[in-house]
Amino acid sequence: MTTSELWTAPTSTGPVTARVTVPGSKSATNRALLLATLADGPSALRRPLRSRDSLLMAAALRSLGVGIGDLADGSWQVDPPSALRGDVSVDVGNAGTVMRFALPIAALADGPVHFDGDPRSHERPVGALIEALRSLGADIDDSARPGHFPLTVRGTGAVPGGLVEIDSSASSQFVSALLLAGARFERGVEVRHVGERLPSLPHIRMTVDMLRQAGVAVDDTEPERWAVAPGRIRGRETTIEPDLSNAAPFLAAALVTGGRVTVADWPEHTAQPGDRLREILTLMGARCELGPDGLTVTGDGGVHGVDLDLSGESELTPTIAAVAALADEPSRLHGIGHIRLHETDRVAALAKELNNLGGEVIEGEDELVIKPRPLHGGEFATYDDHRLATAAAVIGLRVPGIHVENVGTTGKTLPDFTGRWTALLAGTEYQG
Ligand SMILES: O=C(O)C1=C[C@@H](OP(=O)(O)O)[C@@H](O)[C@H](O)C1
Ligand SMILES: C=C(OP(=O)(O)O)C(=O)O
Repeated sequence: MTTSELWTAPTSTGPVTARVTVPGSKSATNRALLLATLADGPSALRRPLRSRDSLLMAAALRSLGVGIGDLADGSWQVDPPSALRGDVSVDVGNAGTVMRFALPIAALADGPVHFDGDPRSHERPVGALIEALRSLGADIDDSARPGHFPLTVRGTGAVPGGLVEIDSSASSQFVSALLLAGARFERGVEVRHVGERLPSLPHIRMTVDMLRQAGVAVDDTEPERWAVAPGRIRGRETTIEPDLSNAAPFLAAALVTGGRVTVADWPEHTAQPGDRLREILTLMGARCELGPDGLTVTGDGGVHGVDLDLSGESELTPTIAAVAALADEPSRLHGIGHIRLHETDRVAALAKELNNLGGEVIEGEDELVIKPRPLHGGEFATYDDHRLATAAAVIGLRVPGIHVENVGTTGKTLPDFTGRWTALLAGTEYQG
């Protein structure tokens, strides 16, 4: 399918009943690749995500001299070089994790690293991170468009590190980027967030958890302040959890069709923001049971409206907005202003696309108010945003004739989404 072709989202003819295995977490895969790059020995990543965002991260790290080999079982074997190589170019695509997490690593390379990506990467914020890295001793040339991509990090092989204040209200990824590389800075790093709001806190917790698992000492005893001690990062074997945010549309299918969907291998304890789906889908009328089989969500056909602060779990907004548009009462999703800076302006895009189908969605600076209305078919634009495409698929379950533009954009974090969705509707297990 070319990007201009439309995919007609299948409408369910009855309750969807299926068992689903979702691929690995983008956020965990890209963190694990990065930590393995900075480690003192080889690492193995079991069940890594292989999608556009993680392949971009792997390609970036390979160009810096990291050995990333494919093992027969789909694992990645990562062999860090003795020194990261400069004089290279990195394509960040539209991957926030690559845009942000790879910058401090590049400062540790022994020469210039040029960064560029999709047109959207020129708009997504990175200025506060550039300033923070400069104050920690990195040399960055962003003269082409100050505070934005494209840019060049002039790696010198070392970063002095120390204390830095940063306004991370545009993206939690700024803080995570500094913490992930901080142990390899000469003095480590102490990061203090000084802005008004700090979105996506679970993702910062994921960063801290993964650093600790790799043997790094992190002090997070004070709110909005993290200190990473300088020291070794251990090479290790990691099994990547399934991507719980990408499980959202599949679980939503159970709720909106009055069916039953199990997502396998749901972790008992996790920092992934998608774990909040258990609470959210329950509020919206589902029964959620976590057991040895995974997470099972059962719907009874009814869908309730919700009033939710999604600042921590804003990745879930497109799916929740789609479910809310099919509910029996209005919903308000707030704390989501920063998702205007994601793959696209998600607040504006969701309002526009749902309204095009006959919906009544009112857009505020930091919120969406969704008043369910009878929806009709039509074209659903996705703006190169994987989560817009999967949200459209959820609407399509109940509304015939939803024609999704560039559904292939789902490959950013979820390979073969349409194959998986077709298997879901057929009630069969996806065979790949
Ligand atoms: O650290 C991460 O892996 C992520 C952090 C969040 O970014 P923001 O803080 O920019 O929302 C999230 O939305 C993104 O999908 C992944
Ligand atoms: C915001 C997202 O991605 P990124 O890592 O590009 O910021 C997302 O996946 O919802």
